[in-house]
Amino acid sequence: MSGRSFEKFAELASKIIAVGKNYADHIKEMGYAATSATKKGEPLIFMKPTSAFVKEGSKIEIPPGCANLHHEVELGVVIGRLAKKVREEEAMQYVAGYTVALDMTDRDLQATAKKNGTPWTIPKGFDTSCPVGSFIPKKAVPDPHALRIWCKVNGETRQDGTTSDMIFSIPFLISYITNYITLYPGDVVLTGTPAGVSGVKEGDVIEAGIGDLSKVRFEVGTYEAPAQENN
Ligand SMILES: O=C([O-])CC(=O)C(=O)O
Ligand SMILES: [Mg+2]
Repeated sequence: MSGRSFEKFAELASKIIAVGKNYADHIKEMGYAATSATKKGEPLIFMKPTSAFVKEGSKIEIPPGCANLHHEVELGVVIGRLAKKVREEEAMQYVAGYTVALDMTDRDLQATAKKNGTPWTIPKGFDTSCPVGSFIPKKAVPDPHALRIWCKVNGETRQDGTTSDMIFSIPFLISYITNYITLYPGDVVLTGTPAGVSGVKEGDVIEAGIGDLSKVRFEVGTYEAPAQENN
């Protein structure tokens, strides 16, 4: 590894590659057809722009006109080395560490996009749609496929799953993605959400975590324009 500080991954020009439909219970709750995803076919991949990152201390903004903003807690994998056409057996060498992430989703806009066959760029990629926690070094996580992953809203548990339920493993996903898209140090791969996604509104507090390793807390709010400077 290059000695670069991955603590700052969310401030670098890091891209966010997200995996969808990676947990059977979430596939069921969404009423997704049992597609190839459940049969170990091709994973569903989409992207969020860098502007989606938001760190603790800032609010998750409800996107304009959104009446159905959902939380999806996910294990984020932080890439440590340039990764292009990586073999599954070697994929873990490209991982620097992990983070708790939320794949915030405008569920109504996403439903419209699904119906019309249009991309999920806005429903999944609006500003603050990717809240992240601090960087967890790889050595602190002996087995990333044996982590409890949970999310509470206003203290009430909504999601409580385990990364052992992922349909596609982290090495498979890194190999699959890098066959098409080169990953750079600081890029983050969101690995999909377990069941229990639900709506949040202004003033709600979302807490989420990975086992005992990391916990984040975000408040849901609306965009406040910065005070105008006098000229
Ligand atoms: O919006 C969805 O249901 C797809 C997705 O991101 C996930 O499964 O994590
Ligand atoms: Mg997701």
